Amino acid sequence: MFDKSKVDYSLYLVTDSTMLPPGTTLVSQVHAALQNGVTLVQLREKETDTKVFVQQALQVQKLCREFNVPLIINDRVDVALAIEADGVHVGQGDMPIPMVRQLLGPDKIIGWSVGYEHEVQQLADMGPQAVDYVGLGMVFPTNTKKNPKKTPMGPRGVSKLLDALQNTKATWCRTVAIGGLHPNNIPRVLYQMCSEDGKRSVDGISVVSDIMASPQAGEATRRLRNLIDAECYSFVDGVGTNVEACTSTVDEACIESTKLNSPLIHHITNKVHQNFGANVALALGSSPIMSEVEPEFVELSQVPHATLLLNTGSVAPLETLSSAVRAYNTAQRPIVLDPVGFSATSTRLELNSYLLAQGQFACIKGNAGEILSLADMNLGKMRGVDSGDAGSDISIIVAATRLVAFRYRCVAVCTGKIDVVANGLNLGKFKLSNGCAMVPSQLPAYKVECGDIAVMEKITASGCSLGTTIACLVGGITDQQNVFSAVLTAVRLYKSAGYAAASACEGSGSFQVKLIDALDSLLTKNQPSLWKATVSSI
Ligand SMILES: Nc1ncnc2c1ncn2[C@@H]1O[C@H](COP(=O)(O)OP(=O)(O)OP(=O)(O)O)[C@@H](O)[C@H]1O
Ligand SMILES: Cc1ncsc1CCO
Ligand SMILES: [Mg+2]
Repeated sequence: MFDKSKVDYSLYLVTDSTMLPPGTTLVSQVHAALQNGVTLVQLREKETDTKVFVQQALQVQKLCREFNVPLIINDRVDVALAIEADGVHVGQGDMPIPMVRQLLGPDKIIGWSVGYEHEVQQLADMGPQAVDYVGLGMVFPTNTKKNPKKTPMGPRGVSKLLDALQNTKATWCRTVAIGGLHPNNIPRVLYQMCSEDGKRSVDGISVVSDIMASPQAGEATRRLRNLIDAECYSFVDGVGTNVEACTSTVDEACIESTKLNSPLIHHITNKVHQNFGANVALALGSSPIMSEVEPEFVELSQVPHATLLLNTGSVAPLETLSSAVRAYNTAQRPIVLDPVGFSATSTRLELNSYLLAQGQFACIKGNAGEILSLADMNLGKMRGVDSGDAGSDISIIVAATRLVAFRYRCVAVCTGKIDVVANGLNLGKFKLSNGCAMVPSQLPAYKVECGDIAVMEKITASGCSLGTTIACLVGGITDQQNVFSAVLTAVRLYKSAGYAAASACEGSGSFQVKLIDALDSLLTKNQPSLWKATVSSI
């Protein structure tokens, strides 16, 4: 009998015989998985007759015992009792938990599929004797469910359920994330999923097809095992553990790297911004390319120092945006996201939320309205793409920026008279179970300011071009430099250029021209110690 408090949930295999590749069997696949690091097995065979199911269960049980791995039976409490399995997993539509517990007794493992906060509340109300672990999902769409009743929740949805578990004090309950998890998204979701008090992350991940449908189930399992054990998602240069924390706010080295490496800045941006953004990139020694041509995204992302500026201002087709995100994440090149008018309309809210679930962004930049919306802190609805929140209290803005940095594990930038920059990257590190060793309110954050430059609000796409500027600096750095430092340098450079341009212009028309001149000249001279905008830690 297992001590169920010591079960390792880190890599949980759920079976499905309908997807076995030729030459393999249920038992051979489970065997390969056990040999290569699966820590828990669930027999889930929806199509199989009871007689065969029991036979299979006994065979799999024999194997699991050899490897000292618990066996969980899906749905069929009777089968679990008959073969003395280690536990049962039930869904919301299956037998009620109190009955399952009564039948199985106190020592067996009971798992429950949970997709909503009110289900977490029910779990908490039933107390520690009821459910031992929950499957949280589904995270992404999957073809292992015939009629999925739930819509994919993305990593953010899982984080909300982890919050609910913390808020209801269901500390005994272990968690695994499930649904559409594959090597191409597992490091990312493990990095992104955490409760907002910083104390709880998932105890493991659950996979079906990645092992069951693989002709090389052993290798597939080992790959998954290695990704989980790495405890790090180095998704772009300047994030991995060989990077030093940002200590200086005057970073000549970042500027030098941009000049030297001349990054390709792939813009997918709104029509208002295209020409302006291209000229800003050129002024900053970088090469702009405006492309919404999906077939070339992979090729572009593989150019050394390629960087994507994704600005959702003119709402390009969703498939175009997500294939760009996929390409740059796969190539481990940075993406700067500008979620223009994040929640101004339900269309924009849906599109931006969908994109946020699809990938990892190095930096998310928005005006106060956008950042407050992303943090679920905006009191009114956004009106259009303008901030609409200029009067907001700076302490609220700072809290919101930190929250966005934390939730999306990125550098978050909130623009306005004072710009706020917060660092949620944490060197790409993640850990199972005990959270992420940071809390939103303590993330490193800085204010960048240079007095009131009112004319900056009088040209369109000035925020969008800050996005370009950030992309140029983040794109220029090497894997020894720091993404946060690059973003902070970009924000300071842009604000300082704004100040210089405002002093030299005759109105908002010439301001735009002078702004490009100033960016060019500040970059060329590279003397950040003389820049007018100040940076102060918050
Ligand atoms: N009053 C101000 N004083 C100084 N700088 C400002 C002021 N208002 C805006 N800025 C600067 O102007 C740029 C754009 O900021 P804003 O918050 O207006 O972005 P935005 O609404 O996203 O812009 P857009 O959507 O037009 O591109 C930022 O670099 C910000 O620092
Ligand atoms: C005016 C406008 N409309 C959509 S995007 C954009 C540029 C400023 O964000
Ligand atoms: Mg904007």
